[in-house]
Amino acid sequence: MLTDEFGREVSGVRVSLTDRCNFDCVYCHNEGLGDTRGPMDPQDEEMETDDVVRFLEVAAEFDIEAVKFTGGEPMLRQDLEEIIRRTPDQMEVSLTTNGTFLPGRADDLVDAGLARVNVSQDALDPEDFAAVTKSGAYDKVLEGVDAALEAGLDPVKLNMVVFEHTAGYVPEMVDHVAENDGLQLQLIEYMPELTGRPEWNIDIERVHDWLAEQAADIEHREMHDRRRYWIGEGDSSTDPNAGRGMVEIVDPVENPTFCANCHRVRVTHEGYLKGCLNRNDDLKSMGEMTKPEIRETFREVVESRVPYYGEYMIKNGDGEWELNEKYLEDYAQA
Ligand SMILES: Nc1nc2c(ncn2[C@@H]2O[C@H](COP(=O)(O)OP(=O)(O)OP(=O)(O)O)[C@@H](O)[C@H]2O)c(=O)[nH]1
Ligand SMILES: C[S@@+](CC[C@H](N)C(=O)[O-])C[C@H]1O[C@@H](n2cnc3c(N)ncnc32)[C@H](O)[C@@H]1O
Ligand code: SF4
Ligand code: SF4
Repeated sequence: MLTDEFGREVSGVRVSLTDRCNFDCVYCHNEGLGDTRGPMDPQDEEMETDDVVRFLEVAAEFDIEAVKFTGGEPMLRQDLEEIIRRTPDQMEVSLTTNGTFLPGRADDLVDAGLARVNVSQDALDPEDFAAVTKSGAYDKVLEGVDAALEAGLDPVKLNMVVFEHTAGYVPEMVDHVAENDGLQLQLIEYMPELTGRPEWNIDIERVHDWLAEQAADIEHREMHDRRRYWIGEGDSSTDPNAGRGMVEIVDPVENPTFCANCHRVRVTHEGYLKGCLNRNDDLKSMGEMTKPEIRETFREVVESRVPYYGEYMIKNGDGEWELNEKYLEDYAQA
């Protein structure tokens, strides 16, 4: 396994398969790539099936244990099942999706080797949902979650971005996962860097405090040092998690040990390797590369990885994030 200069082993890859999407969420960072709006048909610049598989085969040589497929909306790719089927067996395959295309495809994805799915759901009311996603597909998303559960993808994690518009829905979402077996909740701190609306920020520490008051158990996950709160005492002697809800907080901005525990390299839909979600100055194209060339480029990207919050960006005297002078030159080159 490769390790970067900050001692972070790279154990996972996160592959964006497209930047197209059928939603237009008001907060969308599109994995660091900007706007998802535009044509919905497959685009020439997207990696082809073979390109994705070639990269994964190289990643496997570096003992990568897990791959996450994301986007844009990764289920707009009709070859997703094939990509998953051809992913090296050693990798756990997971998917992050808006859920609308899971009905009718969840079983095939599981047959192909999908192990886990996260479905974005920011609200429990169709109108609130539409206000955030600019989509009327609320019922389809619920159907998608059910389809995933029926296909055996239990637990399904619901992803909710916590920002000004949604902060008020957190308690009902927590109740929702506590009351429905098979669901977990992931509360994602809103990241304004890539969307440019800092005024939508909320203080994620208040959410931590509120959850800590009612949690029966609190765990720390190795990846990103994320905290997990178990809500409810559970009501079954056979399954300790029955009747309990798990809520995980993804808080890259405010958790000082989040980036220090980041173990993933990213790939954009155009086939660029990328060491950090928030940086675009370390992109390296895999273009038409052969496997040995991809191997070398992968090493270079790992070498240039820097924890973003706390190292690449540091807080100034006013408590605001600013670029660490050490890295100014990198930005100048971008
Ligand atoms: N800044 C930052 N944000 C991340 C990172 N990983 C996940 N996130 C945020 O969390 C969102 C949802 O992540 P998911 O795609 O569901 O994956 P995940 O929760 O990281 O992975 P699993 O818990 O293993 O399923 C991302 O789109 C980001 O907004 C990361 O490495 N850095
Ligand atoms: C970019 S989407 C791609 C996958 C899929 N389209 C979906 O929505 O699940 C991946 C995740 O990023 C989260 N996300 C998007 N913009 C964000 C932002 N500005 N801050 C934090 N999370 C964000 C979304 O909620 C979603 O869970
Ligand atoms: S569904 Fe995902 S990719 Fe599409 S706009 Fe929403 S967050 Fe972005
Ligand atoms: S270094 Fe931090 S911001 Fe960058 S991808 Fe890793 S956890 Fe995210």
